[in-house]
Amino acid sequence: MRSIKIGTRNSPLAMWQAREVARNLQNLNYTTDIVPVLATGDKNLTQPLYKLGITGIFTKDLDLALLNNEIDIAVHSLKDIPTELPENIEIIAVLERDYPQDVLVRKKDAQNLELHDLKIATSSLRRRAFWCKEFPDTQFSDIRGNVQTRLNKLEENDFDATMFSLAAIERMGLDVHYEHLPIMISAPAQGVVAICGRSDNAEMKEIFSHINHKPTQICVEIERNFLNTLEGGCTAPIGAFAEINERNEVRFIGRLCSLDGKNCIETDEIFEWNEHENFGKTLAQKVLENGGRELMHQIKSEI
Ligand SMILES: NCc1[nH]cc(CCC(=O)O)c1CC(=O)O
Repeated sequence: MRSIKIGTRNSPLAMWQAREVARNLQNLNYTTDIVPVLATGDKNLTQPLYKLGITGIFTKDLDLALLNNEIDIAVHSLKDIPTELPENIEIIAVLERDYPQDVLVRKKDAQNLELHDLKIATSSLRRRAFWCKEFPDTQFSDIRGNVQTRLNKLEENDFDATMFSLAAIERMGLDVHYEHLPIMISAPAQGVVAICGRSDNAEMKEIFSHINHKPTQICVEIERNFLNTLEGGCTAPIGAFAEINERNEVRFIGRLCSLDGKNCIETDEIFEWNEHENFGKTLAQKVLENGGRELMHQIKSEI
């Protein structure tokens, strides 16, 4: 067979993810070509993403390349993929999740400050709101760019610390000191690499059915259905994390917060999974009925 063309953004983390998918394919004796594509999301670094008002800003250039048959598959961080996909594009596999958590990284001269005194740089609504829930008087500033850029900006600017996905730090092999943050709940599908293909490409679907990590897929489907049901197309501070425990049950933790973190609705449940039920949707509906609907209206009017 000819070589499989792997489309990816060209950031260091995206390239790592593409090489990881290539390695999986090579283990099955396929040859691969990595095709880097400059994504719109990497071009405008002056505004936070939610202000650009577009979902899928990281994915749409690769969607186009995929639909134009320039690439056979597109590799993404699943947390960057909108819950509603374009026609004829679907997620055909996910790799095993390794590090789902958010961590805190401080600049050198802020090592001894208390958490509530830190000036935090983040452009994530979720990280900001969840941090505010614990430390309401915190000063925030925006920060954009890939992990390396954000680390540089941290040393150069007047803020003390920022938050990263631990997956990004581990994958880049960055030698930075970080702190775990039990106050955070990760973004839906954080730490998961996803492979998108064309729905009408049966050959890629067959190949990737051997690469897909089923337990990860089960968890991220619940998280993404939870997100999709809550948001209905708008962005909001939402955390969602599912994992399969030693008794083969799913434990799900979800949270919806007002932008200032003052109003939060949380759910924490353990259940037996089956493929017929849309658990993410049911869990989100409970949140909506418990005050989530009003909270979503409030968030929409504030953004
Ligand atoms: N927000 C951008 C983004 N999208 C995916 C990752 C890292 C990889 C992942 O968590 O899947 C990051 C960086 C971060 O959140 O710090």
